[in-house]
Amino acid sequence: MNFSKMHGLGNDFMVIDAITQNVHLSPELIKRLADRHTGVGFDQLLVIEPPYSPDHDFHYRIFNADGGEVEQCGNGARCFARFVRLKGLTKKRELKVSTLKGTIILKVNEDETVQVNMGEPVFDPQSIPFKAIKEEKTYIIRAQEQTVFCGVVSMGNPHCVLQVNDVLTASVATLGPVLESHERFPERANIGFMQIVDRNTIQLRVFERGVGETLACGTGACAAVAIGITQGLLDSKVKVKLPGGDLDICWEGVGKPLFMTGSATHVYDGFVTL
Ligand SMILES: N[C@H](CCC[C@H](N)C(=O)O)C(=O)O
Repeated sequence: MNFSKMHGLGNDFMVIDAITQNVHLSPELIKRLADRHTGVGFDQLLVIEPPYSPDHDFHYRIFNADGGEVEQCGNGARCFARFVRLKGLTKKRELKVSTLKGTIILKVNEDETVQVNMGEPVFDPQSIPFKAIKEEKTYIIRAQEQTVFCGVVSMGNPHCVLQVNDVLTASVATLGPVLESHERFPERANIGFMQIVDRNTIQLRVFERGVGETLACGTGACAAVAIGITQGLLDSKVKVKLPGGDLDICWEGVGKPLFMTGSATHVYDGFVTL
């Protein structure tokens, strides 16, 4: 099976064209392929399919390294957009794409950066899902004998974002996994550690559901900005500085879509015998 290796700011993907190839991958096989020593190695696997409805250009599926299928992937969306053009599956620069949970609109700019309309952030606890009596700007979660103050939002996938004084000393490796599988997140969650630099700049590290800490998380950047704006800490245009690089996020507030713009890099093409 042919594939491409790509990354968005170091968040890396195995990308498979399931339009011209017959692709059937079990969770066990995905986990094997994700292994960085005995497999291809990736944070997520992206599978490109024909559209599920005539008013879309493609459908794209996202699988975490642990083999689980998920609803959305921001860095993956930008890599998807460049992949379908590089492989001649389309010549369009504007693409309407469905994923497991929703539709995103992508625009490939002249400089090959990609702008993604990620839709509207969802704060209703039930839709995230997150166990809470009512919607709050800030929640209190008891974890690891600690009291954690955080925001919770869905970008199609669930995110919990804590504010920290210094991302470099944040307890990503210890608090990340505890919150990722906390009982208040029935489908687990991605955990963001956000340092506010100013009203238009944050630093961010993300412990991703099903993967662990990644060099960048696109939906995590979107979630952190949406929560920061809701909590009155950020303006509508924010540069998110992740370990792997920067993303530009813009959100005008409730009722409006959130936009993410950033790079997507093709590394190599490969062939794997299953
Ligand atoms: N780990 C995420 C999926 C990938 C998100 C991330 N790689 C991105 O760029 O948005 C989840 O389980 O919801």
